[in-house]
Amino acid sequence: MSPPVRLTAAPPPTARVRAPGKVNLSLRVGPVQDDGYHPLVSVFQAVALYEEVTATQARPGSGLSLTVDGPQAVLVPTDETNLAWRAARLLAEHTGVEADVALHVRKGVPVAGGMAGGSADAAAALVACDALWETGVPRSDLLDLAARLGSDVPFCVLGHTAVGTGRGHLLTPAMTRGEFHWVFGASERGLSTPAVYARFDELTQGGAAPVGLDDDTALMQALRAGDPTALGAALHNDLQEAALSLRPELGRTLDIARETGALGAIVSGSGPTVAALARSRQHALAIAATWTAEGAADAVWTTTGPAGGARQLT
Ligand SMILES: C[C@@](CO)(OP(=O)(O)O)[C@H](O)COP(=O)(O)OP(=O)(O)OC[C@H]1O[C@@H](n2ccc(N)nc2=O)[C@H](O)[C@@H]1O
Ligand SMILES: Nc1ncnc2c1ncn2[C@@H]1O[C@H](COP(=O)(O)OP(=O)(O)O)[C@@H](O)[C@H]1O
Repeated sequence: MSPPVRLTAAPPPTARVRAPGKVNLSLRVGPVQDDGYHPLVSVFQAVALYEEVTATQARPGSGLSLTVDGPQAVLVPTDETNLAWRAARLLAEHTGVEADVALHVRKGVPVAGGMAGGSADAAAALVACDALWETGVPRSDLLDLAARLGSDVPFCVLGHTAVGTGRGHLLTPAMTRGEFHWVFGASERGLSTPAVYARFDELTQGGAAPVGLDDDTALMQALRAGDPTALGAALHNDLQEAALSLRPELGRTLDIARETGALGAIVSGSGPTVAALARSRQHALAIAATWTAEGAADAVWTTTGPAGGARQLT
């Protein structure tokens, strides 16, 4: 007699995807347009701090659900306003698939920190659901859907280093050599991106100079040469003054980084995370230790860039 066969249900199909956070090596902001957006020229670099989204097939008719974990999970909505949820919904509408899926988001990027953590979740959710549902959406369509979710989302799909124009969503990959060492100092309290743009409008009285690609020639050359000293000198952020006027204490975080020999220090995007470029991994650890000792940031990360874009892990 053959032994009894134990039947166990196969686990539901899943797809796990990670997508990177970013720092704007250069962020040049033009005057606000009628649609409320600002024309940008920005050089984005993806860094090796990742968001991870797991999409698990749910029972037919059960719809979408979402959970979040990570140190700042309480700050993140778990309803239809979450960018990962919106991404899954948009892909389902685009492909005609029923969105019966459980999403789990593991946060590794500061929330509301100017590092595109929510955008990375949207990018990862698009790629994860496309894999789970086997919808095979072409890359260019995926980037169009990404742009509908937020200006930074296409870059989180693409990763590496790229120049963004338009709202920041039209991307051209940039040539870089080597690896750059970064330190990020995050705040417990985030800054709202629209509030920082609004303060920029106040400070410039709506009359910011038009932006062009020529202003970043030295920065692009530094990236091509893999020259961190030249890159540090070329870092630029037009939103920095606005972020500093909303959070003056960030000035001290920038000063401490410079006093500790950072090759450059800027507010990351709309802030309030501060990014410092270090000479080496050891130097990055020294800046991180100084920020921690001085209480200049609530949480500190050392990492490297450029990092790859949204990628399926399992
Ligand atoms: C400032 C930047 C720099 O990369 O990112 P963060 O530093 O916040 O991550 C981006 O421009 C943020 O991109 P993202 O967070 O995707 O913005 P969106 O969802 O598209 O827009 C949110 C709001 O930001 C403002 N906005 C965004 C992009 C843009 N080119 N002009 C704008 O004025 C608008 O007020 C808009 O309503
Ligand atoms: N998946 C998500 N992760 C984080 N924040 C999200 C997410 N979806 C929506 N949000 C909302 O977007 C805001 C900004 O998100 P985030 O992308 O972390 O910051 P930033 O735009 O500064 O890079 C948060 O305060 C939160 O309310």
